[in-house]
Amino acid sequence: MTNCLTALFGGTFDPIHYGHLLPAVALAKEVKLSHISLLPNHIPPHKPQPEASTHQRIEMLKLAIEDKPILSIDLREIVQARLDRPSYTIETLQAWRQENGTQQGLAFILGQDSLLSLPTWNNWQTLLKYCHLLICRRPGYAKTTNDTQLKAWINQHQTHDIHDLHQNASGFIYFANTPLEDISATEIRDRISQQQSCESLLPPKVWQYIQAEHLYGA
Ligand SMILES: Nc1ncnc2c1ncn2[C@@H]1O[C@H](COP(=O)(O)OP(=O)(O)OP(=O)(O)O)[C@@H](O)[C@H]1O
Ligand SMILES: O=C(O)c1ccc[n+]([C@@H]2O[C@H](COP(=O)([O-])O)[C@@H](O)[C@H]2O)c1
Repeated sequence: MTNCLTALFGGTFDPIHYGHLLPAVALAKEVKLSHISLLPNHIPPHKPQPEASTHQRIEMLKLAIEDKPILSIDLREIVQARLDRPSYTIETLQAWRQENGTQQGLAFILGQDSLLSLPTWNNWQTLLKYCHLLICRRPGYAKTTNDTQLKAWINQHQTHDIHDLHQNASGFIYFANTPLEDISATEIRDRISQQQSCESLLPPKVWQYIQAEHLYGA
């Protein structure tokens, strides 16, 4: 039995936007999470290198969470980074367990698009040994998959009952009923490079920071 359930929300956050923040805050309420740590990666495993520097991505995270006490930032993938190597989630989870032991509840938050890409992740079928997976809805991405291996794995581990998440330290997949936010960092970077406003897509202080730093062609 775990006494509190905490979550890591991994991402490139180039930049952080309401598509991350609004589902995360709603998820914390729905699942009764005690805390969510945003986990910026160093080198994204499956993406080009971010346009903003690591320092700038972290500064934007700090500005974005200022008024959200349920959120904090976990810099372990940045601090423990080896310069030439991507941040693999399985290694991060193993490091977290070494630090916090096996009894404490831990969840890893993913958007629906990331869930569908899971079979390409390093050692993906072992992830549930270390955490639960909480899946946020994302416009344009179906809940179902044609990947038979992924489908079977989801069926085997899925729960609809949040008590399973609280009574076990790891091992379950939960599809949350989080709000649909049709926002992506790619769209934000594209819009800014075309001198279009993104004011409604991210927190005002992040928007001001992007302009002050002339990020993404602003
Ligand atoms: N609008 C959204 N709704 C739900 N989940 C999201 C949304 N945007 C991002 N996520 C999830 O947040 C995590 C981190 O995403 P990331 O930082 O790569 O943002 P992104 O908007 O997907 O970026 P990009 O457009 O550059 O691919 C991933 O698990 C992703 O699925
Ligand atoms: O471990 C992997 O192989 C792996 C592959 C792709 C993505 N991830 C992680 O998934 C999270 C979301 O990734 P991204 O690329 O959508 O920002 C982030 O924490 C990444 O480090 C992890």
